[in-house]
Parts: sequence; C-alpha cells; structure tokens
Amino acid sequence: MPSVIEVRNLHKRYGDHVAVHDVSLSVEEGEIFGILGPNGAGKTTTVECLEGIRTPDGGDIRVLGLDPARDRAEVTRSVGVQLQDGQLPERLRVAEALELYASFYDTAADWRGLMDSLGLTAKAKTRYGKLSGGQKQRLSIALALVGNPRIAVLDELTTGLDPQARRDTWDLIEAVRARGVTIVLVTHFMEEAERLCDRLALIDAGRVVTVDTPAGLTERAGMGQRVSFRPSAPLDDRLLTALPEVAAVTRDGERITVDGDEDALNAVSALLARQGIVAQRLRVEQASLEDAFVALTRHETEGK
Ligand SMILES: Nc1ncnc2c1ncn2[C@@H]1O[C@H](COP(=O)(O)OP(=O)(O)OP(=O)(O)O)[C@@H](O)[C@H]1O
Repeated sequence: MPSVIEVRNLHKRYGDHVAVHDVSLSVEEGEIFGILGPNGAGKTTTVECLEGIRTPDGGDIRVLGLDPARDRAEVTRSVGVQLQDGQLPERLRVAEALELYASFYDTAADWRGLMDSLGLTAKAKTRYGKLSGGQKQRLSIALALVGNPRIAVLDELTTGLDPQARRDTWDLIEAVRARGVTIVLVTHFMEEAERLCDRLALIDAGRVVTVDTPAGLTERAGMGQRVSFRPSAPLDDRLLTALPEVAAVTRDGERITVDGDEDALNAVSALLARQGIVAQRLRVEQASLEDAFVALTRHETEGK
C-alpha cells in the first residue's frame, strides 16, 4: 500500500515550549489512521503541520508527495480539514456555508447529500451561531468532506456529540473510507479508536510511543485477562498462583480476583473443574485499548 503521508522527525516549538519533540509516522492510502494521546501530547500540532497551518521547526513532511508548508494551496485542495469551533461567521447559514465551501473546489461533493447524511437538512436555514454544539460539530465534518478530499483530517471528530450522533458519525466515516478516502483521526475516545482505526500512533509528550493496530497495541502493553469469582467451596490461593498463566491473586471477602495472561480464564476453569469447585458470579475482563493506553503512556513517563 503506498503511503500518502510521510512524517520524519517532526519538531515544533512554541517559543521555548517544545510541543512536538520527534514524531515520525507514515499513513497508507485508504486507511483510517488514528492519533491518540493524553492532553497536550502534541497531536493537534502534528496534524496542523500536515495541513500546512503550522510550519515545522525541524523534520520533513510529505503529503501526497507535497511539502505542506511550501505547497499549502495544493495540499488544501486534496486535504479536507475539520474546522474548530468559532472558525465560521456566526451569521452564516448551514446551507450557505456548505455551498460556499463547495464552490472552492472543482470536484466538490454533492453538498445537499452531505447535509442530509449528517442530519443537517432540517437546519439548512439556521445560522451557525444558533446551532447546538453537536450540530456545529456535524457541520464541521460536512465542510471537511465537501471538497471530495483524498485525505480527511478530523480532529476530535465526535467531541460534543450524543451517543447516537457519535455512532451515526462513525458509520459516515466508514462510508467515506469505503470510497477510498484516507482518514487521519485525532481522538480522545478509545471506543472510537478501537471501532474505526486500522492503525494508531500513540503520542505522548511530543514523541511517538508506538504505532500499531488497536489489537496489537493492547497485546503490546502485555495485558491479559482478569478473572474474578466466588468459589463454591474453599480454595487455596497457592493452587492458583502455581498456574503459569496467573500473575497475581487477590481476595475481597469471598471474591477471588486473578490477574493473568490471555489464557488465564482457561487455566483457572481447568483448575476449578479438577477441584470440583464451581465459579459463582464469574466475571472476566479483557484488557481494553484504554488499559493499554494508560499502561503505555505511564511506562513512557516513568522511563524518562
Ligand atoms: N499556539 C500555541 N502556543 C503555545 N503553546 C501551544 C500552542 N498550541 C499548543 N501549545 C502547547 O503545545 C503542547 C501540545 O499541544 P497540542 O494542542 O498539539 O496537544 P494535543 O495533544 O492536541 O492536546 P489536546 O488533546 O489537549 O488537544 C501543549 O503543551 C500546548 O499547551
């Protein structure tokens, strides 16, 4: 798969403050590439450098073979960018904004269709300043897509949307990707990253911690399963800790919690069967991307 975005050793300062120390990543054509990281990690600064809005202090960026800082006009034609709140005039109406933005492009999308798929048709005549937070957000997504871009950069795609609108937006993004558009997604939401992204760059304190699939990231964090239950008869902890799949055993009243690798549940079940014990109120938790995120970013901070 050819890469459409190449970032090599990006470095960006604001005065004395280093926002991005050293970020390298490449985005392949047609994928949904997530950029995930704690507050202030440098995610927005990184994507603003890709968009040509900010000029890097070091490193090299190629977007569709172009340097965004030098060839900004050309990059703008191929890269759809989600506007941040306050970047549109308050008095502009929804349909006017879409029609205006569509007029900037030779190969614009059908803006009425886009307005409809984002559930904004009923608000076509409403002024931007009168829209709710979620409606403004949906309009900003529509404006990012109205130029029929080859790449769409979506920063905080679903922030401010209610759960249903968030799911509708995910469906829309998948439909856009199915048309061959490459998507760069900056997000805080693990569920969103897990559901949408083919690969993720985890950025912490201006550096890339790792780039992987959501499943690979969880695996890389070395997180397994947590099994907890009430044994139907007394059980010696030492039988559990002797299992190679088990890392730790804790007790809270009658409830036993076992942390172990991804085979911990199987091993504990087999042991209980051998002992003739039933696991009552059994709960199994699989490590999530959120756990991996916390583990990998904490590890990074402690390692400094
Ligand atoms: N215009 C600016 N002037 C000075 N410092 C800035 C500016 N923009 C961002 N910063 C600082 O640079 C660092 C990285 O900010 P950036 O917005 O890129 O991070 P982020 O990962 O997108 O954070 P968030 O998730 O909170 O939006 C932060 O410490 C931030 O305070």
